[in-house]
Amino acid sequence: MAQPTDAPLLRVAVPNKGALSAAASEILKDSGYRQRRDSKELAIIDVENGVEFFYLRPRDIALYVGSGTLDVGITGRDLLADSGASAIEIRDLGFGASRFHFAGPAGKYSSLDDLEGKRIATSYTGIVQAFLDERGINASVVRLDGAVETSIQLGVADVIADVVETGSTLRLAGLATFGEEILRSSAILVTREGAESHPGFETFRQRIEGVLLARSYVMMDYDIRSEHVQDAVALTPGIESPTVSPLHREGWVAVRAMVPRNGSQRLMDQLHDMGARGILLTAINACRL
Ligand SMILES: Nc1ncnc2c1ncn2[C@@H]1O[C@H](COP(=O)(O)OP(=O)(O)OP(=O)(O)O)[C@@H](O)[C@H]1O
Ligand SMILES: O=P(O)(O)OC[C@H]1O[C@H](OP(=O)(O)OP(=O)(O)O)[C@H](O)[C@@H]1O
Ligand SMILES: [Mg+2]
Repeated sequence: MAQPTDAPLLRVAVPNKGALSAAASEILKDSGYRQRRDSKELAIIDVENGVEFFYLRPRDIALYVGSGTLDVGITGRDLLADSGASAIEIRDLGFGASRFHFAGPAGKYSSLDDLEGKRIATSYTGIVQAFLDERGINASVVRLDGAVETSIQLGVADVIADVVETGSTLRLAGLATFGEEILRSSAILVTREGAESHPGFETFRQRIEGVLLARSYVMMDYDIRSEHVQDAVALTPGIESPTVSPLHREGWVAVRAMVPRNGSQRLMDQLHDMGARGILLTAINACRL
């Protein structure tokens, strides 16, 4: 639904830097929204699409959205949990995956029971304190802004609690995780109760949805003899139903269907074995189903 020009702008929060920033801007760009040209720009208006973008620290985004100052935002699930804000997760965005773990000098600690009485350094005090309270563990939390891995060596903490992606920062600092994973995070779309009533909300949500769907599918085209088409379309049923068109060559048809990106190469092998030829896979940039 196109935006009437006098409708209020949908106010969207986007990470201005850090691990989520580039991928967040990319998804918005693929969704047809104007993006800032200069990383110093803190807000831009996309008049044509009825959206105003605010570039903010990802840690603050859940607070802005939860308080109703902004309508929608992109942040991390761990940052939402840490903030205690009342923003609601509406969609996993499929990037920025990380795990949240306790860690200490390699080999020194083995279970979360070892946390009793320790000093824990973290930038995520909300998550850590809630975890300790829930388990009835007595430990003190030392809040640091970043580079928490160094705090043990510097003697301000015994253990840390931090985001782990590849694990190389921990390894380089001589640390290792212990106990079970506390949280699994990735980038998410957040909103607040009532934001759905904004006239631009549904269009925004559908555009993001369309890009994510397009990323998980590819378009497959192939030619096959008519007698094999039933078996072939059983492998490539598409979303509604595959398009089957006659070919100029007698007894052959062309088939076109969206197929999941995962496993699409194996599907090509199977179709080729079945007699399909001219099998093409093409990327889909965006879609609305
Ligand atoms: N390798 C990573 N390092 C840090 N955060 C990551 C990583 N991979 C994914 N993330 C996610 O990114 C979000 C943190 O973003 P960001 O790195 O911008 O925050 P920050 O560490 O507070 O900022 P900065 O490091 O720029 O000062 C969290 O949701 C976190 O789970
Ligand atoms: O498991 P890895 O792939 O090594 O990634 C995890 C590291 O990356 C982040 O630090 P960041 O670079 O954001 O610096 P910061 O600690 O100052 O936030 C995070 O705090 C870990 O230190
Ligand atoms: Mg960081």
